Amino acid sequence: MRASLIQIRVDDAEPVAERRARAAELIAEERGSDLVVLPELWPVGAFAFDSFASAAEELDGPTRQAMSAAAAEAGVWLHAGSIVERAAEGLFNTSLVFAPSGELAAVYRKIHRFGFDKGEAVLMAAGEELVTAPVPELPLGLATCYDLRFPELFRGLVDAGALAFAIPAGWPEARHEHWTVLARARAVENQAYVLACGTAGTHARTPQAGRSLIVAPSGELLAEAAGADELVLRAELDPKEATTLRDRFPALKDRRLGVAVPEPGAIG
Ligand SMILES: O=C(O)CCC(=O)C(=O)O
Repeated sequence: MRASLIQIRVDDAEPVAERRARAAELIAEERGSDLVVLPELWPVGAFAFDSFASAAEELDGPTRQAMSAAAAEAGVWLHAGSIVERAAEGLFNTSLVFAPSGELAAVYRKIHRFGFDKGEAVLMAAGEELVTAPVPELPLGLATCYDLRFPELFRGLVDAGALAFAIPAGWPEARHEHWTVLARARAVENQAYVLACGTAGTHARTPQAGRSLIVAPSGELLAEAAGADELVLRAELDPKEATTLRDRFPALKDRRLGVAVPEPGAIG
């Protein structure tokens, strides 16, 4: 099974409609791949806070239409990264996954919003549900960028059956070492594939880390982008590898979920 991560360039000069058309062309070039992944908020840019409201789309908006058609034309499972979704409850950072028929197969609203008291954290509402996408033989757990810092989310996805995680991101260059270490840690501790797709270029004065990576359930780095240029990262995945490893080295079975947690201040 082949996976392709499209580390697309996002800059302030390119109109969204042109980037959407370019993304569709890049997806078409991945015909023959089984699973294609795009980064977080690539239509507008993950740090383009001033444009979130104007770029927001209904779930059924132009990005969904274009990505549904692109998935069907290329005949691939497509994790189309995320969009700024306009919903009745507010704006969400919403990921869309399409089946090779073009049908929308999963929708995930980012649970952990980044920015503390600024940016996404104040402009967007938080998702409340863990989501997996039914990629045949490789159930895909969904997480977005800052979610990577919250290992309990990934454990929840493992409990829901995930054998791989797709993590679209707009991770800044300033913290690229965290991105790489955390992505590999999520693979090792959960014995799952990690498909971590970063953004290329600079937008909203925020240089991006790029550095997309594909990690095997063992933690082995299968492919890694050297920097933040636009590129496509590809690797062959074996859908049985996660379950085989979990049988051979069953650390997940040694979880001790019932251990008592001391009251704050009880230690020391
Ligand atoms: O956690 C980080 O350092 C970056 C997260 C981020 O940029 C995001 O979630 O958009």
